[in-house]
Amino acid sequence: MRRVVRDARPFLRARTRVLVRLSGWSLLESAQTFLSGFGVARALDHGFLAGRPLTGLLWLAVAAAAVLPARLATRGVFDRLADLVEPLRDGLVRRAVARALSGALTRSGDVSTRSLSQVTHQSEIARDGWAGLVLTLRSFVFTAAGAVAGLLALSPALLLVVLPPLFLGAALFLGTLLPMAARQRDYLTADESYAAHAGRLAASVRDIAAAGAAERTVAESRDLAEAQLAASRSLARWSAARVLALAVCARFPPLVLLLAAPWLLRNGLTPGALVGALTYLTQALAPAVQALMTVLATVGGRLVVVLDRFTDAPPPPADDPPPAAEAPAPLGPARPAAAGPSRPAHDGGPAPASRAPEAAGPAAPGDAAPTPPAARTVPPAEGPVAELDRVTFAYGPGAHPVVDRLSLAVGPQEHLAVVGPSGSGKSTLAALLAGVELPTQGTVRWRGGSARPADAASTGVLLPQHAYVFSGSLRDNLTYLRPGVHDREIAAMADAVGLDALLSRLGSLDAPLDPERLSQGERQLVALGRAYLAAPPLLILDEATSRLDPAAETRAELAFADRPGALVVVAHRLSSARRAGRVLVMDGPRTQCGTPGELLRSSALYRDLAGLWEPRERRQAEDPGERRAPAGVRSTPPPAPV
Ligand SMILES: Nc1ncnc2c1ncn2[C@@H]1O[C@H](COP(=O)(O)OP(=O)(O)OP(=O)(O)O)[C@@H](O)[C@H]1O
Repeated sequence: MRRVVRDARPFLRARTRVLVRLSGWSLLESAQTFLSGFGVARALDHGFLAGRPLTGLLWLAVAAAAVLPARLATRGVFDRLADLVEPLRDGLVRRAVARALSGALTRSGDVSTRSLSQVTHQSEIARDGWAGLVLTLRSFVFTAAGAVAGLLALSPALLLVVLPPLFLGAALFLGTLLPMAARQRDYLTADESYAAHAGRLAASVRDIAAAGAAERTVAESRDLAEAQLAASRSLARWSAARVLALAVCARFPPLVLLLAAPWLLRNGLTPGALVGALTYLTQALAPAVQALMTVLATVGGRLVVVLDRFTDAPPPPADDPPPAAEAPAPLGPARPAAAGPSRPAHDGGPAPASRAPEAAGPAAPGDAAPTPPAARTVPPAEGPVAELDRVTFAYGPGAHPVVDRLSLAVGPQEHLAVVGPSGSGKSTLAALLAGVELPTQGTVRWRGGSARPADAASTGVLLPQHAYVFSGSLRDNLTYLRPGVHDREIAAMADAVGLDALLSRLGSLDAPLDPERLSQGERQLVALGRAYLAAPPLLILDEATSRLDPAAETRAELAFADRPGALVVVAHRLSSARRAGRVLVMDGPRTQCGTPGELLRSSALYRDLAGLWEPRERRQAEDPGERRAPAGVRSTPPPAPV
């Protein structure tokens, strides 16, 4: 409160003229209040009760006419209000932005979630709260002044009766102020903690899925939600105490006045003055008190707490997720080996989790694997490793099918390339083959067995374009699907896939790996190495080599083609398609399958794609620095050879 008052003083001092004008307009409201009770008292005592109804009507007309200047006052007040309210919001936003910028500079680009909440939500709360408070407080002060002046004019004895319950209620109310502000602060803190937690969650979904930390995350979320609930309950209890104070303050004075009426009348109070006093209490003071207390109870506490958040020291870094490199990261990338059985998120990591049975139980931290698990030996397959039988797939009940009655069998050692224009359904097919998506119609079978999509998890690995790499060591990242794999095997894999350069740059398998410091190509190589070590019977690369240069891509693809198991590649280069034994050309529901040579003869679309890719690849071969264009563009005439 002290901090808020300290900062509020110069703000108000700079706006003295606005305050004076506001008070000037508000004075007119006092006059209306004064006349409302005084007019009624005079109308009764000097008019109706004295047998002079015309005088009575005249006094009532005077009381009613006072409404007009009061309405004028309201307009004047609103005109001035903006000069008091908008600068507050602007100042708060400026302060929050400055704090966020300095936080971003000092905390490695980290932008505080608190600052974001302050710029958007909290500054609006402060603005609305401040406007409501100014309006109500001003109205209360000037209404109360008018009413007290009226009561004094009618009879000073009235104040003796009316003021004690008024003060009692006010004291009760003031007693709730500090605890209420504390509860408000607790509530906002709980709210901010939950928002910060949700922000970290959104950024860590892949890590949480990959590390199997879902249960822990749910428990943390539940704790925070319960803390927020407890804070709001406590706030509600204090609000109830406020209601009591309000009742004492607003409802007791008229009651006490009625109880004291015989004594007052006996001591010279006129009936008109009694009715006038009741008019003040019920028509002016009670509504003003009620409005003030309601605003203070709802808006006032929140306003003080919100303003306090703008005036306190910059938020400690703990408020936000620490930079990834330093992070012990409660929600961050837990080390997979310590995380228990898990399935990586299919949107980024190898998906679905295709852990070999021998790789499914990750070693506990510090556990020494007695014998490193051997690479999966693909059983000699009798049938296709994956098979689509008249599969139709659409992304929604009314949507056009992306895959339409497609039948396709992938042999156990087959190398199949999938090509087609952008949007033709290559990634969708990859997801169907991996069991990530389920067909709308038709069946997908894995390893010639029954159609049980859940089994796909132990059958195929899907590697998407955006490689999943987490903070930890290179070893953590590579052995994630097969913990405990021997160093010799890792070295052989690095040599085959082309990861050796990164390995020697990092110095060791156990050197810390910061995903942010890897190029996109290096990230793809890490994901490829992980999939290679997992040795699944079916590996699907969905543009998983798109950020490698042609030579590196060739090296990686050849390594995968040489290993046991089937390989499906969503190809974006002719060279990649040429390497495959078979090519599937997708063009929406129309597909064509054959060897690269056959397709050059039979598929106009394949010829188009080949014509488009070939000159570019030639240019890339001459100038390896040239970046590749987006994969699979729509069929267009081949450009003239350079
Ligand atoms: N989650 C989704 N919801 C709705 N429609 C989708 C979704 N994913 C893909 N699509 C649509 O399905 C069609 C096929 O998309 P898909 O990603 O499989 O094509 P693609 O051949 O892999 O394209 P690209 O080469 O550009 O990656 C497109 O029209 C796409 O807009």
